[in-house]
Amino acid sequence: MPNPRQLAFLALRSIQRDAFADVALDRVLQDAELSNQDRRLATELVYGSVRRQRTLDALIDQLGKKKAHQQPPDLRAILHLGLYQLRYLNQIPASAAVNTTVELAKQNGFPGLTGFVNGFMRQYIRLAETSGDPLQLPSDPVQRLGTLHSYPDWIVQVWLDQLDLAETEQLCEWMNRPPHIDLRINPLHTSLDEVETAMQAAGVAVQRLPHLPQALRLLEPAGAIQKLPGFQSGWWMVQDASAQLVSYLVDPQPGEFVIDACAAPGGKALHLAELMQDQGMIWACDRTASRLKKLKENAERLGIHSTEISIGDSRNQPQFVGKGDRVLLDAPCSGLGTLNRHADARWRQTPDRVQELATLQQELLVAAATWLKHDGVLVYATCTLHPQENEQVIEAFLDQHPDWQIEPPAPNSPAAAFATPQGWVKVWPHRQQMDGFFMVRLKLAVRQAAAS
Ligand SMILES: C[S@@+](CC[C@H](N)C(=O)[O-])C[C@H]1O[C@@H](n2cnc3c(N)ncnc32)[C@H](O)[C@@H]1O
Repeated sequence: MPNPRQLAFLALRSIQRDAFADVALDRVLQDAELSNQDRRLATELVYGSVRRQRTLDALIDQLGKKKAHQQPPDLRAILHLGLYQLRYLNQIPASAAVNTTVELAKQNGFPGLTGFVNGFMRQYIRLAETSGDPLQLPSDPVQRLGTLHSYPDWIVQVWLDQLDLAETEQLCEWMNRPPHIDLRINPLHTSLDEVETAMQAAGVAVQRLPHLPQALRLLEPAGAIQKLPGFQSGWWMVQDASAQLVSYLVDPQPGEFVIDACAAPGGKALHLAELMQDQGMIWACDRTASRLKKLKENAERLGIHSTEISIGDSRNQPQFVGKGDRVLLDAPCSGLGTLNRHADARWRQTPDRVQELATLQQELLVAAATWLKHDGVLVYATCTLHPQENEQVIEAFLDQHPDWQIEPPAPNSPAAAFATPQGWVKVWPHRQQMDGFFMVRLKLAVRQAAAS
C-alpha cells in the first residue's frame, strides 16, 4: 500500500518546481492504490501545506537555525508536511506526525538529519504546550494577517483597502476553509424538488440557498460527483451560487441572440441557455479550444442545443458587431474571490499580473460593447475581489464611453439582493457564504433615450 505522506511529499516536490498543485496531486494519485481515507489525507496534506506555506515558513524561520529559504528544498517540504499536521490536523496524534516526518526525512535523502527533524518537531510541540502558539507575529497589521493566515502582503492590503481589519481577517479565514459545492438545477429536464428528493433518498444532505431559484448546496463531501443522482441524466451541473447570479443579471429571453465573450468551460453560457428555454442562439466564444470542449460535453449532458462555439480572441471578432441582444463578458481575472478553490493561486498571482489582466479586461470590454444592438445589455463579471479588475475597469470604460451607464438589477432579479448603491453586484464570501464575485450590467443611455 503506498504511503500517503510520501505521495504528498512527491507532489510538493513537483509544485516547488512550478507544477500546478492540482496537476501534481492528480499525477501522484492517479496510479496509487489508496484507501479513500489515505487519498483524502494526501490531498489535505498537499493543498494544506501549499496554502499555509507562509505560516509554515515563518515557523521554520523562528524554530530552526537556518531560515526556510536556506533549507534544502526537499527538507523544507518535509518540514512543511510535519508542521502542517501538528498545527492544523487535530485528528493526527502529535507522536504520529513526528514519527512519520522523521521517516520521510530518512527515506528521502536526509538520514543524517533525522535527529534534527525529530528535535524540531518536538520543539514545536513543547512550545505549543507551554506558551500557546509557537508562531510569533509581526506587529504591522498587514504582515500579521499575512503571516498568521498565509497570504502575500499585497493581497491582504487589497482587501484591507476595502474592509476593516476584523472583516479582512474573516475573509482571510474564509479563503482557508475547504470550498463548498453548489449545483445548478437544469429546469429543462427537472425541478429543484425532484433533485432535492433524489439526493435525500441517496443519503446526500443538500440545502436550498436564499434568492437562488436553481441552487442546491451539498452539505458534506459527497464523493465522486458523477455518481450523484441525476448527473448522467443532465439534471444539474456544478456551479457556485455566486456564478449563478451572473446569468440572472444578463436576464436573457427566449429567441434572443446572446454572445458570451469568454465562455469556456461553459457554466454561464449553459445557464443562459436554460433561462432562454433553449430557444434562440448563444455564441460561446473563447480563445482556449480545450476548455470549449468541456462546454460541448456539458451541453450534450444537459441536453442543450442552442449554443454555438467560436474559437478565437474576442478582442477581434468583427462578425459579431451590432448583432447581440445581450453580451456577457465573464472576464479572465486574478481569481481573488475563489482562492479557497485553488491552493496555489495566492502565490501565483502578482500585482504585475493584475495590471496585465486589467489591460486585457478593458480591451475585451471595449470590443464586447461593439457587439450589441443599440438597446442591448452588456454584463461584465469577474470572480476577483480586486478593484483594479472590477470597479476601475468599469469606471474607465464609462469615462471613455459617456453614452453608457450602469443599470442596477431589476427588483425581481435574484441578483437584486446583492446589489450595492452604485448599481453593481459584489459578493463578499465571508458575508454571503459564496465565492467572491463582481458583476455589473451596462446599457447605452443616450441612444436609449433618443429611441424612446
Ligand atoms: C473566467 S473564465 C470564463 C468562465 C466561463 N464564463 C464559465 O462560466 O464557465 C475566462 C475565460 O476567458 C478566456 N479568455 C482569456 N482571454 C481571452 C480572449 N482574449 N478572448 C477570448 N477568451 C479569452 C479564457 O480562456 C477563459 O476560459
